[in-house]
Amino acid sequence: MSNEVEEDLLEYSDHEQEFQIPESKAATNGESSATVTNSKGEEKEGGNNEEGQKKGSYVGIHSTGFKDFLLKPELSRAIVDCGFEHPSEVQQATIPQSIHGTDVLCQAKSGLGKTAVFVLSTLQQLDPVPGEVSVVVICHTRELAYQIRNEYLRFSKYMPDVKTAVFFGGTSMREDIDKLSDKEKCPHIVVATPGRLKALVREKKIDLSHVKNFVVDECDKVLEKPDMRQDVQDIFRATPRDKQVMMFTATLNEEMKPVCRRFLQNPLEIFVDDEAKLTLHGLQQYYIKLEEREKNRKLAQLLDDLEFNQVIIFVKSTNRANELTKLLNASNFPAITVHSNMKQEDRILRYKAFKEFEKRICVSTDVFGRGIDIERINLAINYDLPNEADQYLHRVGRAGRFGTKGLAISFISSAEDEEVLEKIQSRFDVKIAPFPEEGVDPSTYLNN
Ligand SMILES: Nc1ncnc2c1ncn2[C@@H]1O[C@H](COP(=O)(O)OP(=O)(O)OP(=O)(O)O)[C@@H](O)[C@H]1O
Repeated sequence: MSNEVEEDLLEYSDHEQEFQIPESKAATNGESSATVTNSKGEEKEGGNNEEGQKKGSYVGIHSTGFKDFLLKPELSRAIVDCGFEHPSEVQQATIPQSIHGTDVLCQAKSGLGKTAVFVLSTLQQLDPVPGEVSVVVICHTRELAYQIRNEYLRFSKYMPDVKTAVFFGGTSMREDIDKLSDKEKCPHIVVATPGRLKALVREKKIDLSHVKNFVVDECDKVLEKPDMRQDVQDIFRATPRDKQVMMFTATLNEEMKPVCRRFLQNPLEIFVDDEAKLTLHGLQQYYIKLEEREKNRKLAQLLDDLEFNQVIIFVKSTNRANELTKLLNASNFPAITVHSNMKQEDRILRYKAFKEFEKRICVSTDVFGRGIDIERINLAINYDLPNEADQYLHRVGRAGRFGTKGLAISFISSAEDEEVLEKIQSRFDVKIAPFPEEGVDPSTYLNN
């Protein structure tokens, strides 16, 4: 794990029968074939749909539609407004059971709509009672919490009685407490990072005794480190025994599965049965071998040559993020940076500025390495390669969301980088080729 992630985590103090979604069907939409099990051992219809080139253009002859989920009319209207036409495979495989309160442990590859699974499922089940928190969603970074809360706002737009709130460190706890103690303002849905929520529980400022749904997004990351896991356990203990628990991630190794299962009862489990299938097929991946001192010049050249909508450039420390951003701005590449070593208001403002396309270049640490969904990013550059293969997968998954095309380029400048590159290629069965001297045809990585 990089120092940067470490830093962000510290900020929080700072049975089943299996069946395969048929390969032939899964392969047509660029999604992975997944193993789906449920507690009753029932076979489920896997669902299939075909991927078009554009986001939201899932169409399949036999595909399930959102209408088949029989959602509340106000939710169905919001889905149409969001431009969702067809549920992705993970949504088809999960929503029919998750809306009925089944526990879920779900691994599915990046950018294919895991968020909507729990947002829709919890909103479908929600019967808002004034002054009662009903849904708790936990994730590992503040920007992701903010983003998830916005997804709740989008999907609850025709549910005027539903109140949502986001709580995370670096902001005034007083404001959170005021909100929670006022029956008129008290949220039914709370999205939070573990440190702040744990503090609110410890101080008895939040009553979680009415919680009916408990969600952990990026569950492997949230439960990986003992201190954050402890926070989650403490929060969990403040909720009733009888509730739905759902967990989501793109990467879930064998060690983390039992850790997650400790929170779950007879869950529907959806796993990508082979890590090779986590590869994003719309994403072209290359590496460039170079000396450390050559990175800036090469980066400038790429930014000049490539046609991108938005680019995210990953570095390994906050200092490097600041320095690189300064350098880019001085070289006429207007860029912003987001990392954990800045004021919280700035973090969210910059996240918003980038999301709203005010800037096209963002330099970040692993704070943006997971979960962050910015539609126009079609280029991800690892200026510094992460030191873990999983993290590579999450980072490059920021480009090529929901089956769109994208390009990922990684700088390799040390023997350690070469080892990580090797691991990524063998684990995820992806061929990362040397970046061609003649460059890459933009039509192969630009979406229409
Ligand atoms: N059925 C759908 N139709 C069209 N767009 C969708 C649909 N489902 C989700 N999306 C969009 O796809 C994008 C990616 O979704 P989301 O962020 O939930 O992915 P994810 O699986 O959580 O990815 P990650 O593992 O990287 O966090 C979002 O912009 C979301 O609005």
